[in-house]
Amino acid sequence: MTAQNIDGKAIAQSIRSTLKEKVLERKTAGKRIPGLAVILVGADAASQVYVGSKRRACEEVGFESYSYDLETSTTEAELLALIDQCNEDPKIDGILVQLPLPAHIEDSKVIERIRPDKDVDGFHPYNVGRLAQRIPVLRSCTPKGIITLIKSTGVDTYGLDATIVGASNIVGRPMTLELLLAGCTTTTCHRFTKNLEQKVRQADLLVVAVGKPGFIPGEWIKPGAIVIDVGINRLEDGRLVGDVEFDIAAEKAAFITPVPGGVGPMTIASLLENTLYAAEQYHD
Ligand SMILES: Nc1nc(=O)c2c([nH]1)NC[C@@H]1CN(c3ccc(C(=O)N[C@@H](CCC(=O)O)C(=O)O)cc3)C=[N+]21
Repeated sequence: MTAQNIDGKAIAQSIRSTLKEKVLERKTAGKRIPGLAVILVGADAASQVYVGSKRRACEEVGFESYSYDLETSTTEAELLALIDQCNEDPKIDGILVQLPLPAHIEDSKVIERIRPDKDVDGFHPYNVGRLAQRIPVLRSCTPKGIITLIKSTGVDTYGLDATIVGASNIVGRPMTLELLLAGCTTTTCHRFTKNLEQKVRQADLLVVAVGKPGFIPGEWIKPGAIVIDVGINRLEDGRLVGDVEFDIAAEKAAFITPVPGGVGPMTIASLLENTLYAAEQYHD
């Protein structure tokens, strides 16, 4: 068996086209253009690249993007003051603070300062709590994008055994909540997990978000599984690879996401979807 690639790049592109039309419809109806504030603190090279992609995607669909580039030395109080300002600005529907933040700023303090109705990353405890209680509103972007990718395969998720490797606040945990909502029986693995191999081998649906190149041997993939690789690792030769040993995994799986061109572009597409959702549900 050889897996079908799940083309995140193409699916993300089609989401952006749909959003672009919706923005035009809003204009025709005399409605406001959705606005996204993108806040970057410091000069981390990878963050600058990601933030650049987000701002470009915003412009492509016709949203207004508001850029704030702050010095690494910005104090937590200054950042919180900017968030307060964005919270009150009626032109801004969504606020994204790029993570990771410099060490002297506490992530949770910043995330909790963003008004839940503008939390387009879906990281605020209110939004995570709503997802946990099966009444999701703004959903975390990467897990939301992954659900879109899984839906695109046409496979029914109800009753699948899903294994999630990685338990971070931004991917693994909300991914587990999304898959529970999608009717899967979920196993969430992390650094203290015993017998990871067995938990991966049993997975009809595997999501890996660890950040280590080739962390999951292809040999472990259950024949016919759906494999979602969230890892983006740059090797010394400049190549980008995921957390799953792709070539061997692709021989066993039914569906697999490539890196690049899989989950990454979907994260940005979901962010844009969330921004329109915030405008329509909360701010129109
Ligand atoms: N508040 C916040 N929200 C985020 O959503 C957030 C964040 N902070 N911090 C960093 C991570 C990372 N992230 C990615 C987005 C797009 C690609 C993406 O489009 N990747 C392409 C290209 C990869 C490349 O060339 O580097 C691909 O996988 O095909 C990857 C990673 C969003 N993040």
